[in-house]
Amino acid sequence: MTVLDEIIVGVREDLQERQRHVSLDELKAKVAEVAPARDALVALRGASKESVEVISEVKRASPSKGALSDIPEPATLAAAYEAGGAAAISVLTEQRRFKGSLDDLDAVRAAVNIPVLRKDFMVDEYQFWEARAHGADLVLLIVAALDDETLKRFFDLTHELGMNALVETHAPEEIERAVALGAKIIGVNVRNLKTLEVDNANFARLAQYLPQDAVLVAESGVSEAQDVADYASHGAGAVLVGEALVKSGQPTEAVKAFRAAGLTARKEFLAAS
Ligand SMILES: O=C(O)c1ccccc1NCC(=O)[C@H](O)[C@H](O)COP(=O)(O)O
Repeated sequence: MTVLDEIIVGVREDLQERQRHVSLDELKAKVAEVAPARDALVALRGASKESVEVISEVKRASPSKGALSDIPEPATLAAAYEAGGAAAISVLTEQRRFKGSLDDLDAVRAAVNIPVLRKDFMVDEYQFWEARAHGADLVLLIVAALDDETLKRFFDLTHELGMNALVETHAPEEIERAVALGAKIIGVNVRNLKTLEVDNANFARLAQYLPQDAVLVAESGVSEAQDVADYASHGAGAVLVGEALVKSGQPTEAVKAFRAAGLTARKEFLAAS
């Protein structure tokens, strides 16, 4: 079993527990009452073509690194990210390995005005209703975890609920599947979720397969500003950053620095393409 498979086993067990407490009908009633989703596609495209947007993550722990940061007030952290110019906030809601929760999602949703990503391992339609009921604007679809029929069904449901999907890939054939789906926000996670190996050069290797009309998100592996510049020089229009931000101690300044770091490289990339 891969790490991803193991995580999903736990996700399904936790999901069954929540389903025992909150019915799908209850979630649907809640969805009817929440404010419409914010447009994450517009937010991630940024005010200018030349910007490199930052999706800033609330990440307490991870399977690869264990505990990262306590984050007693996810709302405060998210507000600090927004003050630094984050385009969106990613909230890990998986409990066992990442120590996240839907309470974190609620707290962040209430604290910021920018789009919020529910970052989880989406394997059941219930989770999409749950995401929207808790105010998410964007959800993660991991291509490696879903067959084509399920991927399409989840992608369509995401849009029916007014949300956008960050469609995550890690290999050429997964990018092909994301493109066939019509994904407008395509992530390349440089972390292999089956082995946990992180190799930032994966983004450059996969860049040739990525469509230029989508928002291209480089996920994971940013530890310093130069990493953002490197991703931008290969076409990334956005980066998703977790560990480096939660451990920075200065989240507002760190987001500002990462945003600034990509500008020149992005400009040069656009001029050359
Ligand atoms: O972070 C992990 O160890 C991990 C392991 C297995 C599945 C997913 C995992 N992380 C999810 C992410 O994609 C990252 O949280 C996100 O891209 C930010 O990564 P980083 O900036 O390297 O913390």
